[in-house]
This record gives sequence, structure tokens and C-alpha cells, in this order.
Amino acid sequence: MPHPIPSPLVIATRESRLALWQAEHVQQRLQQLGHQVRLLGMTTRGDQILDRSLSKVGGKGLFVKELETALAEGRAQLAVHSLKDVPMELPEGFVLACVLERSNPRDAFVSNDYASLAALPAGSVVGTSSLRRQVLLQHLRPDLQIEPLRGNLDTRLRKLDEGQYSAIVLAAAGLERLQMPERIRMQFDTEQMLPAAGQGALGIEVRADQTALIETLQALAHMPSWLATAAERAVSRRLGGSCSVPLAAHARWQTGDTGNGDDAQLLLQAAWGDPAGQAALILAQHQTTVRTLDEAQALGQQVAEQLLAAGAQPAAGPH
Ligand SMILES: NCc1[nH]cc(CCC(=O)O)c1CC(=O)O
Repeated sequence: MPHPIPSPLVIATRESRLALWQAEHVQQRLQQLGHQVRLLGMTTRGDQILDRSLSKVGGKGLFVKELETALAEGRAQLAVHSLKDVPMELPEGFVLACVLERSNPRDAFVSNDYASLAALPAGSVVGTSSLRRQVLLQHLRPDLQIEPLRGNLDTRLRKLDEGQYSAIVLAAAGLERLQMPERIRMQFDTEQMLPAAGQGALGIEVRADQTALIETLQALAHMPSWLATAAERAVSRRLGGSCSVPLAAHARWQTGDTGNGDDAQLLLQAAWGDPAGQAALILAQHQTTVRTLDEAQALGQQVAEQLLAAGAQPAAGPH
């Protein structure tokens, strides 16, 4: 007999506005299916360490460890994550139960004074929180001064408004979820600023032994988004997946939009940039029929091998 599904179900969540929105979104979806759902808010080490670049202090795992402890101890059953922040390898005993339908995967240009990246005068200071954006922005506009920007969305916007930066670049999905779409002056198309693996998608993590719960959560799964992000994450995994790797990976369906058709083709594009910022960007892409998670991962591995063959360097150690 599988474990019965507890009632109420408890979602462990960080307490940033974005994390709460995401947890409440899943709460509502599960309530619509007839489940009782409560939230358990908690502060993680990633939320506490705000003064150093994330890539220097241990990476994505910082945001999920406390949530996993709550799952392990049975204080909660689900953790809802921005898929982008989920490490490529989950710790033993945990699985990604499903990926929900992806919203906007693009990066947004936010500024009080300038309408687009192209409009910024030479030497302008642009804030961004990831090595990927830093490398891609420097590639698009070598004349700009790209500076680190940490903190949750409200903090980042405040730093912009205080005049520390002429513009900042962050995920459009976050601004849309927090109902600040008017802050977005321009959205980069994905060819110009290739998104991070999983950007704009939500994933639900559970304990691997919760088989009945995993079964239940398949009602929230969106296979086209799951397959696309699985391909993206496989690129990241092969390159040592962590925020200390300046890697972009984005997959999109080419035929139909369902991913379920017999001939649905997935186009996966990826970029790797030298963190020192000198060498040219390395780009790779491949398109193929994808029907299963295994096929999606094989596509990701293939594109990763292309990047490596062209000179991309995998991260030194595991994170
Ligand atoms: N790294 C933080 C983070 N994690 C998820 C989002 C936004 C939503 C998403 O990408 O799914 C953000 C903010 C950002 O990158 O600007």
C-alpha cells in the first residue's frame, strides 16, 4: 500500500513575496482538486546571506535545504520552487514530482530613465544577479558596466530606484507574478538573451517515498513544459550545474505547442560564456523529436557535448 495522502497537505515555502505567490498558486491548484492545503513559511540561509554573490556562497542549494529538512521530518509534504533555483541533482530521497506550465521565460529590462538596453549611454551601470546575465549583457553591450545585484525582487527594485544603477535586468516572470508588469520597459527575446535553464517554470519537490502524493501531483504537470525544462536542465547538469557556471539553456517547441504530438520537435539552444568575459560566447543548438523525459535529457546532453567540444568549461566541483 502506498502512503495515504495526508490532510491537510502542507507546503513548505520561503517567505519572500515571490516564493509565497508560487506556494499559494500551487495551494490553489490543489484546493481546486479538493485537497486541504496549508503553508509553512520559513527563512533559508540563501535569504539571510544578502551581501555576497550567490555563486560565491554555495549556490542554489542554499534556498532549498531548510525546506527539504521540513519534508524529511514530515512537517511538510511539498516544496514549491522556481525551477531555475532547483539544483540539478536533488539529495537522496527527494524527487521533482512535476513541472507546472511555464509562464514567461524571458529576461526583462527595468529602468526609470531608459526604454531599452540600446538606449543606455556608454558606461552606464547595469545591475544583475546572475553570471549568465552578466556575461550575456557584456556580450551585447561591452561598453556598459555590469554590477552585481542581490536581494529579493523588492530589494532589487529599491536599489534601482535609489539610483545605484541606470537599469537592472531580471526575470520577467517574477515581476509579472508580483503584479509589477509596468516595471518592464522591454523584454529581451530569447535569442538575444538566452534564459537560464527552467526560467519561468515552477517545480514541486517531494519525498521520493510519497508515491500516492506524486501520483496526485501529476494532475498539475504540464508535459510540454516538463520536457522542455528537462532538456535545459540536462545541459546544465552536464556542465556541472550551479550558479557559478555562466550558462544559458532554453528549449521551445517547433511544431504545434503540445509536445504530445507524434512529431513535436524541440529546439534547444544553449550558450556558455567565459566568466572572465574576454572570449566570445560559445553557442550550440539542436532540434529533434522529443516524447519522453529520457529523450529530452538526451537532447540536453547532446547540446552540452557540443558546448564542451567548442571549449565550454564545466564547473570544477559539485555544488
Ligand atoms: N534567482 C532568483 C529567481 N528565481 C526565480 C526568479 C523569477 C521567476 C523565474 O525565473 O521562474 C528569480 C528572480 C530573477 O531571476 O530575477
